[in-house]
Amino acid sequence: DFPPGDEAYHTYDEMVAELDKTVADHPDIAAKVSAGKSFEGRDIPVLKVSDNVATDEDEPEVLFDCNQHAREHLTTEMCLHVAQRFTDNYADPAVKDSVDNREIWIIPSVNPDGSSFDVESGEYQGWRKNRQDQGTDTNRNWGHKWGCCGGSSDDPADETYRGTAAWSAPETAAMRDFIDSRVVGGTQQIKAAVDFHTYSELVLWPFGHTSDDVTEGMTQQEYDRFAKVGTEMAQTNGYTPQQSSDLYITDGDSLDWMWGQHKILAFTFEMYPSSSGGLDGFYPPGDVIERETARNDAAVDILLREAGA
Ligand SMILES: CC(C)C[C@H](NS(N)(=O)=O)C(=O)O
Ligand SMILES: [Zn+2]
Repeated sequence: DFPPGDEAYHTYDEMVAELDKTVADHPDIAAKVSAGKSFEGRDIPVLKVSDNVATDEDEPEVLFDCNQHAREHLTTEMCLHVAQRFTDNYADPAVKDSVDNREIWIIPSVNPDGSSFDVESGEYQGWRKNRQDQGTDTNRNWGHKWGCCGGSSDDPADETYRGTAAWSAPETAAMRDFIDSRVVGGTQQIKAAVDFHTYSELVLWPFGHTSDDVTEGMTQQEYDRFAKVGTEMAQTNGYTPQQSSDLYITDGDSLDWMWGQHKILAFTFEMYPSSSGGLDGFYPPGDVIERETARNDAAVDILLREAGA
């Protein structure tokens, strides 16, 4: 469990229970499916929020995924906040409009094994990766230009270990299969996505594997749209907007595949804090959860709008 004082954070079981309660409370607009299983066999739950939730309607779809990195627990709270906002607040006309005209997918924990390991002793382990062998960094294990560009490590002991091959981590393979499954009639129904991380307060867009703006798979027009939407979202949450590679080069990361493979308008948000140095930044006190998750409400609404553009 989370250390004393941080009980506000959801353990894996509490997160699953929260999703089940949301479905029970809102059966017409919320449903739970599975993306697959983690290395240790935990289910990776997906919440779908939309009117006529049991029907696949021809509406733009948006994906919010969280907790790729184990210690980034604030992101699980971010995904649960999105789930709560678009179900409990369905009476709000703006919320209802989004739920009625979009299909929203929410994955509060991509890496349940790592997340559980990080807290189960009652002391934070500072763990980042999954729990496969010495751990794979799932955000270096996606299959677009995997290991291409010095943006990951081939050393299993490293924090950015890319795995033995693209998709070698069950968790990334589950994400791939889920997103691939949203190709209907040859068209990817997911139009936009945010992969939530902590920390540094950044809005990031592809690509990560190169510092070039324009490159194979990214025209100037496409880049300009990322920059425009990214900047607009950053103006609402006070984060800094930039290309992912401006932070550092990464390969095998989620954005490169979501855009490179499926042309999903995909962003990474690095949440609060802006900087605290070292491991403390990954463990903000529970009393910031409400403020720091609601801080992204307007950005989430912008992304939902853009999905229909
Ligand atoms: C998305 C990239 C550019 C940044 C991310 N930073 S994190 N969340 O691991 O500290 C990462 O290294 O995967
Ligand atoms: Zn991260």
